[in-house]
Amino acid sequence: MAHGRLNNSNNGLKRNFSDENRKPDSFAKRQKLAQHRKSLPIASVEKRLVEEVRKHDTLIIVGETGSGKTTQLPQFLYNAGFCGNGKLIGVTQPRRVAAMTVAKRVAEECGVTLGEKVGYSVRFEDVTSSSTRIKYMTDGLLLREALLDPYLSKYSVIIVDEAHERTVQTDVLLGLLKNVQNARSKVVNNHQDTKDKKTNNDMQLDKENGSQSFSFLKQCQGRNPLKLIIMSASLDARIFAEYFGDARAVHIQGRQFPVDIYYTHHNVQDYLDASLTAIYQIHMEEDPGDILVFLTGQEEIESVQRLVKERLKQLPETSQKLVAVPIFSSLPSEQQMQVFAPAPDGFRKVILATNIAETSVTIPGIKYVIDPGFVKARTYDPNKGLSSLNVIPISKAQALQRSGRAGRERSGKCFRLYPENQFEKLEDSTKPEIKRCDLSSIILQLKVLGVDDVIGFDFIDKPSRSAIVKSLEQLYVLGALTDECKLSAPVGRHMASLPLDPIYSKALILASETEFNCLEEMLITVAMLSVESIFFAPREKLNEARTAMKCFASPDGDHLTLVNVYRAFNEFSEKRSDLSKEKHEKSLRKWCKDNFINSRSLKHARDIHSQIRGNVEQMGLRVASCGDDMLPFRRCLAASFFLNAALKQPEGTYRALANGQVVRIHPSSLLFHEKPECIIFNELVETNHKYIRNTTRIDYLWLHELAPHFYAMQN
Ligand SMILES: Nc1ncnc2c1ncn2[C@@H]1O[C@H](COP(=O)(O)OP(=O)(O)OP(=O)(O)O)[C@@H](O)[C@H]1O
Repeated sequence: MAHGRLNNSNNGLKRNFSDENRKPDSFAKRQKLAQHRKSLPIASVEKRLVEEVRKHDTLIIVGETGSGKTTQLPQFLYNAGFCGNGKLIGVTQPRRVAAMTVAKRVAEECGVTLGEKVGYSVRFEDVTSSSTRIKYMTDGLLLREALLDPYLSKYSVIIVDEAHERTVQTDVLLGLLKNVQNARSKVVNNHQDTKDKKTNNDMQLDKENGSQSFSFLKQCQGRNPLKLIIMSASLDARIFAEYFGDARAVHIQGRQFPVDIYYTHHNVQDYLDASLTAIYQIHMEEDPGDILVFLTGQEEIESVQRLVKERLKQLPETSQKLVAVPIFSSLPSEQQMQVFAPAPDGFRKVILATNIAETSVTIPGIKYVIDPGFVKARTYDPNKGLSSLNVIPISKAQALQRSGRAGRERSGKCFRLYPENQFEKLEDSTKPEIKRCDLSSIILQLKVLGVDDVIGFDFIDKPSRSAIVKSLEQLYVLGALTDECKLSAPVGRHMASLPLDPIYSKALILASETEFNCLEEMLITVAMLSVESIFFAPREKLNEARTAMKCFASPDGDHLTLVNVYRAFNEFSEKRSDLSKEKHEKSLRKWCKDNFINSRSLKHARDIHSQIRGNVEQMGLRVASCGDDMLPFRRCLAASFFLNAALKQPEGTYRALANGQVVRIHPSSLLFHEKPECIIFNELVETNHKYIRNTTRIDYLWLHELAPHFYAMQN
């Protein structure tokens, strides 16, 4: 194997409780779990940690991956009495898969049914009950809870786990928690004063840090200060300590099992190819144990999955076989959970994952990690007003987290597919998402939370003023904000309540208007645009794939084509509805395969469709179709995506009208050859050129007619 051994990291909607959630509990299993808990590095500092939490309202905990932070600390605090008076300990995770699997593990360790003392709550799935005291959840979910309960009064402790990820949700949550903490301490202090003065008045708390309008007229009885704990294996404690007024930081030493780190001698040309080689070398040369490979997205994962299968045929007969299991965020939850199941007898499991498996999770059986060192990240350029999805190198913190997925049950090995000097050049930590994302969605969320002065909001890392202003402008031209920069009603409120980018939420609202009357088509479009790659075209079958695509192609472009695919699939599915469930599903998969359509993506789009259809119906919007005449639908696309319109240049490139950027139609787009005069698009991808994807032909004059407020400003 082309790796040199260099160092060793040893230094350093209510769901019913289903049967799978029932108590484990043979006595032997309980004993084994208890023993395991005692052996974790964090176990030896339990008392000290509890004391630190008692003494300090905010605590930062840095401890190595696998030291026991996520699973053990909430149990220590529960046992120490932090859940008195029915209060809860809330633990936030950046991702739902972590919240779900960690809760399951902690319930097992406590010997309880998941959903009783220990539960989890993620979007669309709430496995908690009135007896839940330790609640794992996504950071986004806690933000939503803050809408209903601004003091988060049912929590005595909130643990923000994996804070190093610095997702935009985590950053906003930290700002909010800081305010809640101040507000609750104030209530407690004021309550004391009030009691001293023997008055019994309600009181009003206004403006925390001059930024957030907490105007609650509430009775202060029964509130305690909020304990806040921020945790990670790889965070720069100083930044968080400073933000929380010189907060206390503690470090937990040691990990349970060593992980040896290996680097390549040279840069690899093609990291997918190098990953495949590494998989097979481990399989042929190394001891038993499953393999976890970090890739950047669904497309890469699916192509490596196919190649693993193909190459398997070329291998000599070995005693063990190999099975590849994918995990990425748009995979349905049940399929994601398959990576946690043991490999079938006689098989070695290779998990092909995005960074969804990078933090917090323990995947049983993993002994080897392959880390090509890349991640797909969305970046936003506020000056150009365009966001793009790019594959970029990971940070050192991410590399550490990835290697930390091994060494959790026994010693492990991590193969980094880059030289050590390349590792040294990586950024220490990941650039906070809030510094590189389109802020319009989060600004809408803050507005709903009552934060009107977004520029003055106390962010841990402030986004640039120009990025905030640009997003405010964008929300204003979309009609979500009033002239006074307040959330408009009903449009802004409706937009904020949909779990979509504001531009897509607005498209749905517009499509319901009588002028367009095409909400049915727009729901399909938005659902199909929300998933990765509906079409797949393997290199060796490119021509066949192109011919298949022609059956659905619309001369007007990609959006209408996506609608055609969705409808053709539904029609086929209905025709076969008399088949048994199993046969029905098999025939649908075959239909997808024959038509070069990614069945997983289409299934995901159908799930999103039914969810957002439910949302818009609840809002009272009329779901109707424009019928065979697609002109109103194209006009509605122009009215919705006028910010992403582009005009053809003499040399065949396009000029984006909102910012003057020169862009090209992506070869995968139906309009690549035809190049109409004026188009709208939905995505910008930057490779050797700036490419736009998902394009539809429109009439330039519609822009002035349908978005005069914007195009008048431009002229
Ligand atoms: N679902 C699980 N199945 C088996 N073992 C588990 C599971 N979850 C946790 N463990 C065990 O408990 C240990 C501690 O896990 P925990 O998630 O608490 O560590 P951590 O310090 O939070 O790690 P990280 O920083 O990587 O999130 C793991 O190393 C593993 O041995």
